[in-house]
Amino acid sequence: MSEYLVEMRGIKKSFGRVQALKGVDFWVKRNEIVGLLGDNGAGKSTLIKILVGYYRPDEGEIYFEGRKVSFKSPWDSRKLGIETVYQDLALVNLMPIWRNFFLGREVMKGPFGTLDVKRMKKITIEALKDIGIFVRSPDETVAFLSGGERQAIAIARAIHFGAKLLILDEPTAALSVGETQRVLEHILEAKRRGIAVIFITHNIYHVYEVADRFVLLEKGEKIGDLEKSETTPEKIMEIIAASSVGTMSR
Ligand SMILES: Nc1ncnc2c1ncn2[C@@H]1O[C@H](COP(=O)(O)OP(=O)(O)OP(=O)(O)O)[C@@H](O)[C@H]1O
Repeated sequence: MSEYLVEMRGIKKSFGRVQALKGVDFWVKRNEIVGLLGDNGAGKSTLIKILVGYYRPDEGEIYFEGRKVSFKSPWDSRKLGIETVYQDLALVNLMPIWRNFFLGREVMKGPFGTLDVKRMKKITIEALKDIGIFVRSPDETVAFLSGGERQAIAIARAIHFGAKLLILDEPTAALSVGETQRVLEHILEAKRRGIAVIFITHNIYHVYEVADRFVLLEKGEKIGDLEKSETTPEKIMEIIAASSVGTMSR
């Protein structure tokens, strides 16, 4: 079995005259938490969108569990166990928690295939409780939850449905200190359950607590790939600042 869950080799992508990625090698080992860092426009989102099949690379290859893949849409990557939680789009605001939990994976019952609402509510509550999240009711509308609670539900959903790789896009942006800590705990819980994580962020201090390795992008190029044991948040900030104007959060 390959030690790599994901391997992206020589990835290039341009939008018109903008070279968003200039030949990037990026990999995630099984059960590893990788912090993906870089200033605005560094190419982080483009790299992830290529990985999940939202964009096709102009050049380069992608391997998942040692096999070459060519995802045609995010649905293809999701089927193999790649779950992405976008900062704002993780959940549908006007729907209750249980609907969000099962979105696109609804449980049906009976000969006419009606929604098994009771069962889905029960599973939702149990799956959340299982990773230490207590919600007042599965009927609660997501719009009334805090940012941290939404991230937590999205992470619990990925764990419950057996994701192998969880991609979190700025999961701690705009969260209070306490909420950030709770979300970091959930990320570690995902790792304890064997899931690998890509944590995209501008904030080195948030990701530093939980990540095993840090990949630094700048202007479409990889400018650093560092194990936690060989670096510090300050060193990472220095590398990024040295190659850009440096607007990373401190
Ligand atoms: N759909 C697109 N059309 C045109 N240009 C794009 C598109 N997507 C990204 N780009 C450009 O590609 C470059 C990399 O952008 P990308 O969004 O990947 O960076 P990022 O590191 O995710 O930045 P941020 O932290 O601001 O999200 C930027 O110059 C951006 O303007």
